[in-house]
Amino acid sequence: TRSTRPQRMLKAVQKNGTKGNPESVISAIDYFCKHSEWAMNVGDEKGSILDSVVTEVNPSTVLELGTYCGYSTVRIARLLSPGTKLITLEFNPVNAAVARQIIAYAGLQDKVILVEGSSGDLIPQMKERFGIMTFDFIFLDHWKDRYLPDIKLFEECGLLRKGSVLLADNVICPGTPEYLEYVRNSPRYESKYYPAHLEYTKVEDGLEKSVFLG
Ligand SMILES: O=C(NCCCCCn1ccnc1)c1cc(-c2ccc(F)cc2)cc(O)c1O
Ligand SMILES: [Mg+2]
Repeated sequence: TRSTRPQRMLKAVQKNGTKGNPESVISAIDYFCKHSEWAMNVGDEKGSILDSVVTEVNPSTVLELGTYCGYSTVRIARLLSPGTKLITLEFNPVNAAVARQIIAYAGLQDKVILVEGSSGDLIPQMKERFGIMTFDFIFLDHWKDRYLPDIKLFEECGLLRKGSVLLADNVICPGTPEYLEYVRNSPRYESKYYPAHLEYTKVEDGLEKSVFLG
């Protein structure tokens, strides 16, 4: 059957990237998306904001919801302190297989635990399966209608501590109105909006950073 866009993206990374060089993998994906086929990676503009938040938080425990091709996984993992691993959840097995290869091509496979399944099922298993107490940093980039139920799940499962940082992609486009309303009006979060654009376009989008206050 015809290849998928993520599979064509992987080919572009293998052709234009340098094995073991995360920066070259990021550049190869951005080039592919700008000159060949648009794809829903967080992209370079929002990716730079992601980089600055990860660097500021310098997290020891990290969760990403929505691996897709592993672009933001590579962006985050390349900034983590030695010995720190990030857990990333992907629902689509075909995309997960591509992401594993892109993460490995970047040389970051030892810093990433990719788990296939739905966030609703996996979040309650975090403590028992991965020995997580709480997450320092969470990047939300999966189904937009799952952001709100999943943040409530984090609270219910005791996976947040005073100072935990949640960074959400696409809060304008495609949009996550119920999530935004929740984090901006809840006394338990301090929220801040980072304006940007939908990856590789001029369409308005942005990231919402929410700090759990305990
Ligand atoms: O839907 C998105 N992501 C979730 C993909 C499925 C996640 C599966 N999964 C993983 C774990 N649990 C569930 C998304 C969409 C767009 C977009 C914007 C404009 C447009 F015209 C078309 C698309 C831009 C993004 O930046 C996105 O992130
Ligand atoms: Mg996104």
